[in-house]
Amino acid sequence: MNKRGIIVGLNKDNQVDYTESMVELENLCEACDIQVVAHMVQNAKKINAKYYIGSGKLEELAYLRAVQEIDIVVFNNELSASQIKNIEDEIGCRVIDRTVLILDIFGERAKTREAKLQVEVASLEYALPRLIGANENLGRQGGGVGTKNKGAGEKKLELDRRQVEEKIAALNKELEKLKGQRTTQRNKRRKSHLPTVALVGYTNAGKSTIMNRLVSQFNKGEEKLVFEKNMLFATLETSVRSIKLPDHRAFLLSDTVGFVSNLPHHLVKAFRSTLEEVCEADLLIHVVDLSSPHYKKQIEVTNETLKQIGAEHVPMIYVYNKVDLIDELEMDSIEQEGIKISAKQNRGMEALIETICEEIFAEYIKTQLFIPYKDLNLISKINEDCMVKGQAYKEEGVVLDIECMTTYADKYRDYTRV
Ligand SMILES: Nc1nc2c(ncn2[C@@H]2O[C@H](COP(=O)(O)OP(=O)(O)OP(=O)(O)O)[C@@H](O)[C@H]2O)c(=O)[nH]1
Ligand SMILES: [Mg+2]
Repeated sequence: MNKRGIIVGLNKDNQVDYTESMVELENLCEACDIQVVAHMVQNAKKINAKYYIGSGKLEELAYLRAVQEIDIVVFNNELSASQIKNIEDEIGCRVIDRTVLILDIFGERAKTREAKLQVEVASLEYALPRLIGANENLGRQGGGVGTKNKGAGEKKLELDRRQVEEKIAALNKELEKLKGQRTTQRNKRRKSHLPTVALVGYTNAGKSTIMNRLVSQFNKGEEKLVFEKNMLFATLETSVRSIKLPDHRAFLLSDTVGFVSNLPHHLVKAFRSTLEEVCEADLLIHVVDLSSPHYKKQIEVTNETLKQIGAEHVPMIYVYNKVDLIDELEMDSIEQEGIKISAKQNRGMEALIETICEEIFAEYIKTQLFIPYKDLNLISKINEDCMVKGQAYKEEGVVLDIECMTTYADKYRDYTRV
């Protein structure tokens, strides 16, 4: 059954895009089965240390809660443990913040062991400073005297805190192991010398849909589609598929977790290893939902998050998706340069593939090698380094038509056929 909720935000210093972040909070609530029945925003210059919002607003909130039969109140801003407790005491229902909501969604969606561990670490790290906050409260309640003799509550929470820290350390250790396996897989892929392309962008922009279109078109043999759905954070783990073009060139395409504004930094940190694929890609395809009224802000948030994970150096192309939802007049007014597509209607995908190829195969050259039979053992190495497009057996050796990076062409220069 859906819970009924109120969303509350404090717009400090009149941020112009604040309404939009409230709409997004509502979507996040929906993803957690919370039906939002009222919004409340306070414009303020200062944060109230005890209740986050001012006491007048708090009274209003308590009133709304009672008449609307609210189960939960969700704050758009991150709250401290004591603020949560103070507000709950005043209004008499559960209070959570945006971070908890996002952690909940990630927790529910995580499928692989690695994703589950990453979310757990992020949740525990979110909880840790809040335990200390609660500690102060309970310490006082438990009648703790001075600094030497701790109250019972305080002692217990200190123990809890240590347990949480130990748990985080253990989970991180397990994650390190999984990361090792991932690195091995990645090294194996790198050895294939295929360029790698990663889809990045705001959540729900259509990354997985694009991946599926390309996989269906170019990877018929071992078609493996990924999960695409109209919900926030449909994708939580990176999937890699190979895309084989009709002219035998090939590349690896990865689909990644989407971003959102104010993504909790613990979560970004926890997902850093999953996102390493992004940092090591040869090209990023930044997918933008052009039909969103907030697409410009979403581009900013994505670029900011890419910077946080250290991927700002990777070449990037912009792809504007969902043009089917935009009418022509509106389209004319959009000045954005870049490829415009509709993944859903399979429109513009050719242009996309062409641009990808121009970018990633720019340094590729076509050449012909002649390998005398005495050096035949070289062929397997050449197959690893280059794309062999054709071979012909002659009297004294094999002629290979190859395509490869200039560095590899140099490596086999002595065999180049002139
Ligand atoms: N109208 C329209 N809808 C689209 C288009 N491309 C994708 N969608 C829809 O947008 C929703 C989200 O698509 P996904 O591919 O799951 O988005 P994503 O970027 O992978 O999202 P996350 O995994 O949550 O980051 C789905 O309901 C898609 O059907 C498009 O070109 N036009
Ligand atoms: Mg996805």
